[in-house]
Amino acid sequence: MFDRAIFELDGIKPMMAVVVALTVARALAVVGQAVGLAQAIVGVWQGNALEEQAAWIALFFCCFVARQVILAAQDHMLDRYAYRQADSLRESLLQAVFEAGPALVGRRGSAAVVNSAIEGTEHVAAYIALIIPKMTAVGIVPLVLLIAMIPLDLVSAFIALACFPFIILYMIMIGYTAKDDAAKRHGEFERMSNHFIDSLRGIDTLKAFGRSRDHAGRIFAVSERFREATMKTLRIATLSSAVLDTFATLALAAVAIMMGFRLVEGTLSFLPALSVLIMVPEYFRPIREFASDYHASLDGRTSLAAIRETIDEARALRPQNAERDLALSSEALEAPSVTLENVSFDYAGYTALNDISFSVKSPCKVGIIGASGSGKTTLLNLLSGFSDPSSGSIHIGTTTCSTLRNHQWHAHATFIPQDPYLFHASLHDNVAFYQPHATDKDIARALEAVGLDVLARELPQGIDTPIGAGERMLSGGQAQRVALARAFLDSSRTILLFDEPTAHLDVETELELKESTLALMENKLVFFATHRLHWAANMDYIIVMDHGRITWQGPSDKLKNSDAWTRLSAEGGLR
Ligand SMILES: Nc1ncnc2c1ncn2[C@@H]1O[C@H](COP(=O)(O)OP(=O)(O)OP(=O)(O)O)[C@@H](O)[C@H]1O
Repeated sequence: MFDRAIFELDGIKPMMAVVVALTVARALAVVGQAVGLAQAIVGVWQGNALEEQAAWIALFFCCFVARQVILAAQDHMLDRYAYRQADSLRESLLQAVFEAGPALVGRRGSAAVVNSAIEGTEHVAAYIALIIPKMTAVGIVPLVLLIAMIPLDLVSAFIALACFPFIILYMIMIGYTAKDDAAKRHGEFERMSNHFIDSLRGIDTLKAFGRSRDHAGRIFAVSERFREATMKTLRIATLSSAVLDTFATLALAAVAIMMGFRLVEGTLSFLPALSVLIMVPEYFRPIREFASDYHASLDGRTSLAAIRETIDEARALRPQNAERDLALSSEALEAPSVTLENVSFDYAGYTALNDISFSVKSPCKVGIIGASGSGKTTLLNLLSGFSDPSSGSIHIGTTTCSTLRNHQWHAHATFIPQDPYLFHASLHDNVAFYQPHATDKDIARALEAVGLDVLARELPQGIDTPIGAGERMLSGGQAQRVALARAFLDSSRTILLFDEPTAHLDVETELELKESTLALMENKLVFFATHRLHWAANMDYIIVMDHGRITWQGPSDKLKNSDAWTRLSAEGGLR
């Protein structure tokens, strides 16, 4: 029922100490309130003047005000603490995700990661702000009230004490059931979010093939599962609150009946009886509040667990610091030589790269060609440092490493994917994204080099026109030119990695882009994955891949006389 993860938060110990002190003060205020009120009522009932009860009435009001002030101060302090913790959790999550790279996002689904970073951290903040005071109140308020009740009426104190373990036991049982249900509900929510994002991404395909109606049915089924899981959690929440309310009412009734008998018998006087009667509902109040808020806070609890799990998973995917910070000499990065020795890569049991070995030295344009599924992207992911080889070693100059997930390597490499991402920003900012200090002149030169200067002039606000999702959309070829312009702008990067940059483009656009792309490649170490064979003639070295293996490699001018070429031609080229 109590979440250990809460006790692992930064600065939780001093915070808990303050909350404990405030809760004790609040519980004492409740005692003062009960005693003040009981004394005043009994005094008036015994026929004394109301003015004579002024001190007790003042005690009651002072305790009442003190209780509200303490509560407000505690809520304010906890809100600030909770939001600070949520911010730092979001920061750790994003840092871990960015360090782990696309592999992690691929595993968990982009919607699930986005949900965790935005909504999940909000839930965690609400959870921290709610659960810490409620948990502390359950531990402290009943204890203080019990101690106050003992000298007033031992029988009532005993009844209250006897009920408490049953309530706690019941809460534990509910806690276990609710926790499993909440985890299931969270899983359904992640599935629904990923499904929804997938549907949005694939909306063109769904429409084109007339499948959007069927797919809407599938979205409905996924949403239904989420709705059912939510209803189940709500059912348990309502039921458990009702049972606890009944329990507390029965306990109060038991105390009142026992008091009634003793008042009639004259073995108990009115003042302690009334004081205790006022205290008993307050005795059960923390546990009832905890029970009713517990379910509301479960989203935060599961989000906290999910975020922690994502961070741990990201850290496990990340290479050791020693590898990330492994110093690569500037000479090795200015004109890098790259050697892969018996490198293999497995995707959860499926070997996508098998015993890959080659050696190339800058400047060199290396064409990686092969049919779809032959392992080109997987090899480029290793060379980009997005993922780590399962076995084998990599040599950069004289340095040997087991992965290229290395700060210096990333600072010298540019990756141009099939589908470059356009940020929701102006054309200017999109081009300058990795070089925010680039001058307007440099940007204009980069745009001209990739043939985007005409578009920049035609756009309504010129280079400052917002582009990307929800704004002026660019064609696939124009988006690819933006990616090339980014690379042109940062000429200090000596390693270029292209993953089929023209795969989605028609032949005319590809030929238009070819000139700019080749100009960008001059004097660099280039890895260019493609299944379009005409690029082979522009490369210096060719690696032919088939089913995760290198079936041929050598200078490009030897390709046409090789068995690989005969095979490729016999297959009618690459698909
Ligand atoms: N995340 C993954 N999990 C499991 N298998 C994968 C994963 N990604 C790729 N594969 C498999 O690994 C093999 C190599 O895939 P890869 O994407 O590297 O091929 P490719 O040559 O780049 O193909 P294409 O030209 O179609 O992009 C394929 O059989 C593919 O199904």
